[in-house]
Amino acid sequence: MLNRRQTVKKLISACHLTKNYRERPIVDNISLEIEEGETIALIGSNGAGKTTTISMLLGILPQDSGTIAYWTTDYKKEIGTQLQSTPFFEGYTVEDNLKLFAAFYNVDLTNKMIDERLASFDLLQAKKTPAIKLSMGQQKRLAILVTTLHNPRLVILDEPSAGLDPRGQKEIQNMIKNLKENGVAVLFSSHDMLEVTKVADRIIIMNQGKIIANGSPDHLLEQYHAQNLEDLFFELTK
Ligand SMILES: Nc1ncnc2c1ncn2[C@@H]1O[C@H](COP(=O)(O)OP(=O)(O)OP(=O)(O)O)[C@@H](O)[C@H]1O
Repeated sequence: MLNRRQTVKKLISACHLTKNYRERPIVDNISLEIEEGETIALIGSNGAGKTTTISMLLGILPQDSGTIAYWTTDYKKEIGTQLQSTPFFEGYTVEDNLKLFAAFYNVDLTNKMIDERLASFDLLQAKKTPAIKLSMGQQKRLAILVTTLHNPRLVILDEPSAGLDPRGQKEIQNMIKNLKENGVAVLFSSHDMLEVTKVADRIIIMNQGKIIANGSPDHLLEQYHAQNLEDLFFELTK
């Protein structure tokens, strides 16, 4: 996907981001970078500030202070995103949704391309099914499929595998790996340490609005002399 585009190294550079609700710091002076092609897991307990951070990076929520620099001016259209719930329109089939998002992204999709895309996300058999009738796993896959139709350079996913059974989780992990193989950078939030270990090149741990660790799994385990990520997470967030 990248060969069509100009090569850049840094996609997002966020500096000293802060968000307060009623004077309570929800995101507290965090800085992070997203580089081309890397898969980053954003982890933290409930309420740590992950969704708020993601929302600011996506430009959905304005930060109270700090700056975010993007590799492109049209980042809202260029970043693929799947938030915790993707609204599919009542009565629209899977195929309709693909066409709708393709129109939004200004992407031409032939019928053959639609079938190929659906098949690669294991959704071809559900082509004529209303999207809101799909299983949760299928809906998550469709949500990621529609957000990658325009071959984005960066995809941001908020808890993509939450609530899925082991097979559904594995399918999401494979999708993330597949994006990586195609040179797409991915930032995803997760509560599942095994998932994080399997797919992330880099882990950012948030706690009470702050980034308390940031590095590759191996580097973090070595730095903190931890046996595994779960132990490390509990140790750092206790
Ligand atoms: N609009 C809002 N007004 C007030 N407080 C808010 C608002 N949005 C979020 N918060 C609070 O900010 C904190 C961080 O929320 P956020 O959703 O970013 O956490 P999270 O790490 O994504 O949690 P989870 O893992 O449960 O999704 C929580 O305490 C939440 O209640």
